[in-house]
Amino acid sequence: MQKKVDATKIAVIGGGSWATALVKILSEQNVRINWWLKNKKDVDYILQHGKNPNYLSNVPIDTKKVTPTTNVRKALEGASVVIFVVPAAFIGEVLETIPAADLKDKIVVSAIKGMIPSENILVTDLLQKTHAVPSQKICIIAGPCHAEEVALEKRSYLSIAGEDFTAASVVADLLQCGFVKATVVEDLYGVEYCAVMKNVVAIACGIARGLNYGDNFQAVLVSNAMLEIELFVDALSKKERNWNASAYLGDLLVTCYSPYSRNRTLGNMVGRGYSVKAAQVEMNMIAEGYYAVKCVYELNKKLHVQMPITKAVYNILYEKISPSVELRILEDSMC
Ligand SMILES: NC(=O)c1ccc[n+]([C@@H]2O[C@H](COP(=O)([O-])OP(=O)(O)OC[C@H]3O[C@@H](n4cnc5c(N)ncnc54)[C@H](O)[C@@H]3O)[C@@H](O)[C@H]2O)c1
Ligand SMILES: O=P(O)(O)OC[C@H](O)CO
Repeated sequence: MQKKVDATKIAVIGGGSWATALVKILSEQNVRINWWLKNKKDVDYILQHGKNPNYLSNVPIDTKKVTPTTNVRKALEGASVVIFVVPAAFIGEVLETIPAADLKDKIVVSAIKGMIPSENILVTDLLQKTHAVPSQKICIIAGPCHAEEVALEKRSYLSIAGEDFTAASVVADLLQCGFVKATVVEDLYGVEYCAVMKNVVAIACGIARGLNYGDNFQAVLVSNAMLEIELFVDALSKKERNWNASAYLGDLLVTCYSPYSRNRTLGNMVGRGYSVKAAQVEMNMIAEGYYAVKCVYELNKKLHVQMPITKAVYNILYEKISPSVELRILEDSMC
């Protein structure tokens, strides 16, 4: 029989919008939360004002339950569940400060929807590679959910994916509250890859919007994108999947249509003529799709899946090909 997990102390590692939203959701439970943030001045501000100064700064943080710290090892101490929620590009440097033993026996959760640049691997692959976290102890938090709506307590849904149903259920139970329903999906890699891919598609949607394409075009773009995602994910890990479920299609839709989407915003600025650099500088947030598209493009050199949307976004962001030229090519390839 499996040992029951005593999930009364949780570590949240990351200080952005999604970390802040997850701290808010977890605060609805009778648990203690150790919250790691990179900067001491942010920790001090939270302790003094009960708010994150930089992200979702209208969300009250209950410092009786939440202990902010810049000491990652301290944050992990005594926690049975650890949630990593820094952008994928920075998770490597955070993990370097954590000895593998500090993650032993914990349920290790990634709420990150991105890939590790230059290694072209998923965050959950990195956790296994560098910290030997057993795959049964790994879960991801996915599903269509924007931090900004969580902040407003708008009804939201999360999908907790993992190989081990018990571990994923522990995480789902922790995230269940009056405004969030969390359900378990037994498809770690499929959900994680889909969460990565939807960001690339959102950039494409933003570019199209920026170039003044309309709803008719976007509907076709998103439909074609779903097929592109299915082909790519199946090529990497074939499995029976309900692609219409919110963990897959839902996540794609929210990011492609929501004005809160970071990836869509980045694409929109590029479509309107910003350079990629200028758009990134102007946003205070990270669009994971920028890094992911390169990883997916590189990975696909071995898989040879037809991925016209990925190719167009890659060419625009990395090869500096004009967005209007690439979108015209896309127009012809889609139906
Ligand atoms: N925001 C959402 O609604 C949402 C929802 C689901 C998943 N996610 C995922 O959560 C992850 C975190 O995104 P977010 O939205 O919280 O981020 P964000 O864009 O709100 O904030 C960026 C974060 O990156 C950190 N950062 C910037 N430069 C850094 C550096 N050099 N080293 C370390 N950290 C650095 C900032 O401190 C901040 O914590 C992403 O993978 C994202 O896809 C976000
Ligand atoms: O929609 P984005 O680009 O802000 O990404 C955030 C989340 O992944 C939405 O589920």
